[in-house]
Amino acid sequence: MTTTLRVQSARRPYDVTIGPGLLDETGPMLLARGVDPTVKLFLVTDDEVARFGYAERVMDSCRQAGFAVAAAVVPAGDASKSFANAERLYQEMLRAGIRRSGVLLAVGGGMVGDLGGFVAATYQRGIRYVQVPTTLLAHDSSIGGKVAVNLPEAKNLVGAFHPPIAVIFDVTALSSLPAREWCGGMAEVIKHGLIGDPQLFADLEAAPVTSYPGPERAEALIARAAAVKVRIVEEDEHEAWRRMVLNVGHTVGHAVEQVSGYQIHHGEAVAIGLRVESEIAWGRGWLSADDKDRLIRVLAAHGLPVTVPQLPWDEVVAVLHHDKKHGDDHWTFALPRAVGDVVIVRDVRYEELAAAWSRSAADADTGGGKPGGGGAP
Ligand SMILES: NC(=O)c1ccc[n+]([C@@H]2O[C@H](COP(=O)([O-])OP(=O)(O)OC[C@H]3O[C@@H](n4cnc5c(N)ncnc54)[C@H](O)[C@@H]3O)[C@@H](O)[C@H]2O)c1
Ligand SMILES: O=C(O)C(=O)C[C@@H](O)[C@H](O)[C@H](O)COP(=O)(O)O
Ligand SMILES: [Zn+2]
Repeated sequence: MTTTLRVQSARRPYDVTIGPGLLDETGPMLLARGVDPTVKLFLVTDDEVARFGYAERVMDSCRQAGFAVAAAVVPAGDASKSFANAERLYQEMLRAGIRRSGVLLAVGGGMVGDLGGFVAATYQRGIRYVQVPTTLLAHDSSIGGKVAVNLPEAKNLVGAFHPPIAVIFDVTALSSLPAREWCGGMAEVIKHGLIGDPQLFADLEAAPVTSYPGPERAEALIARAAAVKVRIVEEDEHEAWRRMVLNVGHTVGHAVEQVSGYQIHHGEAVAIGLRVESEIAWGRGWLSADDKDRLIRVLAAHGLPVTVPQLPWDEVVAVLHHDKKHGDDHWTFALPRAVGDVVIVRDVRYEELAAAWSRSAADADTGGGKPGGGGAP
């Protein structure tokens, strides 16, 4: 069985196809989307994904469908989402004879998708690309067209909105994901439940999914979480306002990820960010203690961290100032008001953030369950 979600993008609509065995169907799927077999393809992957043979299978399928395919491999890990790698890929594409008509295939997790998408958005002022996600987390990153590289100062600071022409998600590739990466992906699944699918959230509370559950259940889970993302991207593709809700957990999360030197992975950092940001919302009297505890419990039940790590607070705050939602004179955050209700606010004060961080420490005194407890770092 496969599930198809259509995304109504301003540039052109595209399909997200989720199902088993799709790596071996990539070539015919490109032909079905009208990609002419005379155009050259350029596949980008990382060395860990390559080890499992997923890129080979995509290339074989494309060659059998009549395409010429060149490929490049970058080292696994978020440090590869860099200008240095983008420049290397541009040069390899040029050597491989990729023209404006060419199509890039990003085969991997969110790192490969963001880097490959950024290269596609900028090479010769933009070429088409296809997302072929191989991590659970990439149900999020492969949809919506946000592509970026990191700067040494902060994550995702240089990028574009460049929608793919297709997302081809072979759920069987997830069978080789390490437990840590599966659970990291669950942070974004839980986030999507929190934002727009309270029943998904409740189902995860009742029966946590802590490892690959087999192709049918993986497909159903991804389809539900991805449906929330698609809905919001369609409402506000270029993040004028509403799309910022997808950033819940990320304002703090990105800073944690960056200051940890990427030792804390994206999904784990988002879980920590969700904890701290839910403390801000609770401190305002918006999020009930019950909903805050539900969020903390469901994250923890998926093996995710829910307390802040020992990181230099000054560095965390410095990185928070680079957040793209941050205005000149205010902090902008997406905050949960309830399960199924996330809002964007422009007026978070430093003191609120500091208090929420303190309340998220492993040994925190949470103020006896009353908003406003806990001291500043
Ligand atoms: N563009 C967006 O909207 C968006 C959304 C969410 C996250 N992101 C970005 O995505 C990145 C995180 O994505 P990620 O968690 O997928 O990380 P990742 O791409 O670094 O993958 C995590 C690890 O899993 C390995 N891996 C990938 N597929 C595998 C498989 N099938 N079997 C075994 N190992 C496999 C990778 O080699 C890597 O070591 C971050 O850079 C984040 O900023 C972007
Ligand atoms: O698609 C979005 O919009 C998101 O915010 C999804 C996030 O999960 C993702 O990590 C995204 O890359 C964050 O974007 P940024 O604009 O904060 O860099
Ligand atoms: Zn994210």
